[in-house]
Parts: sequence; structure tokens; C-alpha cells
Amino acid sequence: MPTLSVDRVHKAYGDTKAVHDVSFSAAPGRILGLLGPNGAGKTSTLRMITHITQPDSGAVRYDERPVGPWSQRRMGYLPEERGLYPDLRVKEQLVYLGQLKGLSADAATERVHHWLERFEALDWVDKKTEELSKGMQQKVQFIATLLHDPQLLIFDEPFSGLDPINSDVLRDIILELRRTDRTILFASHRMEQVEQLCDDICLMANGQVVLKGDLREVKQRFGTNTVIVRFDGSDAFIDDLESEGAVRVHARSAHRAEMRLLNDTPARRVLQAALDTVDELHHFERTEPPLSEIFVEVVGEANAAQAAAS
Ligand SMILES: Nc1ncnc2c1ncn2[C@@H]1O[C@H](COP(=O)(O)OP(=O)(O)OP(=O)(O)O)[C@@H](O)[C@H]1O
Repeated sequence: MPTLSVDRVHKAYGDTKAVHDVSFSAAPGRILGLLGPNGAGKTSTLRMITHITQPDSGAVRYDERPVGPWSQRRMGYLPEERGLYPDLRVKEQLVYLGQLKGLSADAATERVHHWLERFEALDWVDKKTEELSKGMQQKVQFIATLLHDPQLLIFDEPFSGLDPINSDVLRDIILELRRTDRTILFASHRMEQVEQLCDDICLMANGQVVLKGDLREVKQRFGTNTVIVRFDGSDAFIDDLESEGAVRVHARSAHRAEMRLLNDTPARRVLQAALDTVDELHHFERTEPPLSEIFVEVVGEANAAQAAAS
């Protein structure tokens, strides 16, 4: 089964080291999430994988061969900047793009129909791109990346501009592609999507990989130091726990709180404080931290290390 491997890749633009000694691999039937704050080097990395740019040093290989025009034919790439022709109608646009990727007009037409139906978008087949909303254009662009049935799929922020219903449709399609042994790599800032979809993650900061691996293993490494409480009644116990330094609150609403245990505080201490204050306790759970917290912690450490070194 062909694997994608990024091996000690460097890329600079003038004085900016956009990508510095980055290595990771992506396997068929798995989804890899490439994460990182703005400017971390994600798009620069994806552009080298898709052979739009070349590394200054290091190598990107697919199926054990350096990537090149040959691998572009086996990949589907959804770039961050979308590029559709505003004047063309959806169907002619997609059939044309399918033909550019080597399909016959008949095969392209058949696949366009299939994917428009799958994306619940058959109604817009004769609309001009400029008449479509941003989310509709996003779906059309997504279909364009799938038309030639690529083995390797690279998506830069695939969920941007999609409402929750369409995000679910897209998520289901990505999972379907995973079941047919495609290799899928996507860059995203949406941690909840990453948690739902990814088998593996690679977190970048300042052009470097700061955390990578199987998502479940990565989370286990951070330990079950997080407590989730759902309740009715007063939430004053949360302020008390926080002010005594027992917890740090990650997320909080009127009836739910998610917090990190600090200074070896036992989960029992939080449970007792809640029981003493709330009217009704619906849920209490000790668990691993959410990916968003891991992101904040690891990127914060990487930034601090870089500031100390400079
Ligand atoms: N064509 C270019 N010319 C000069 N600098 C560039 C170019 N492309 C990217 N950079 C710089 O390289 C660094 C990494 O940018 P990149 O777009 O790869 O980050 P990113 O992780 O994709 O960010 P975002 O989440 O904001 O999309 C940034 O400092 C950026 O300014």
C-alpha cells in the first residue's frame, strides 16, 4: 500500500524559515490531521507534498518515489485559496476540470452527477459559480478534487465556510474515502473536526513538528487530568476551586464545566465541591484533555522555548 512520507524537509522564503526539519508519514486507510497556529508552516508543507513547490532540502516521497508530476495525477488537492471560473456553470466547470485530469467527457459527466448527488447539490448544476454562496463553491471545489478518483487526498481547511449540516455531509464523505483505503491528509484549525476524524495528528509550530502520532496515544500521554461536570444550580464551586489553584477552567457554560486538575488535586476534591454546592449533579467524568487544550499547551511551550533561544 503506498505511503506518503515527508523526510527532514526544509523550506525558506528569503529569511523566513517556513518549514524546518519536518518529518512525518501518512498511511492508506488513515486520516492525518496537520495542525498548528497561523504561520506554522502547514500550507507550505502541503504545497511541497503536492509538488507545487520543492523543498530546499529533504524529500517528499509517495509510494517510495520522490513526488513529481506523476504523483500529482494520483492526488486530489483542495487548496486554501479556491480557484473556480466565476462565469462557468457548475456542471460545465466540473466536467472541464475532470477532463483536464484525464477523464473522457462521458466519464467526467457521470462522476460529476454522482458527486453532486452525494453532496446534495444537483439543484445547482446549471448555476454559474459566481451565483453560488461561499459554502456551495466550497462543495464544488471539493468535488473537483475527487473527480479523478485519487488515492491520496490533501485538503487545506476543508470545512471552512460550511454550515454544521454540510460539515456533517463532508465528514461522512471523508470517512467513506478512508474506508476505501485512501490516504487522507488535512490541515485544520477546527479541533472538534480533527478529534472526530483523525487517526493521527502532526502538530507544527514555528515551522517545526512539536507533537505527532496516533491521536489516542497522544491524548493518553497527557493523562486523565481533566474533569467534566454537568449540573443544575450554583456554579460558585468552580470559582472557589479556581481561586485556590486546584483547577484551571478550559470551557464553561451555565450548566457545564471542563477543567484541568492542577497541583495534584484529586478529582474527588472537585466532586465533593460540586456536591456541596449544586442542586443536581448530572454528570461527572475524569478524562484526557481535549485536543484544543493539548494544542494550546504544546504550542505555548514551543513559543516559550523559541523566545528563550532568540
Ligand atoms: N510565498 C511565500 N513567500 C514568503 N513567505 C511565505 C510564503 N508562503 C508562506 N510564507 C511564510 O511562511 C510561513 C509559514 O506560512 P504557511 O502559509 O505555511 O503557514 P500555515 O501554517 O499554513 O498558516 P495558516 O494557518 O495561517 O494558513 C509564514 O511565516 C508565512 O509568512
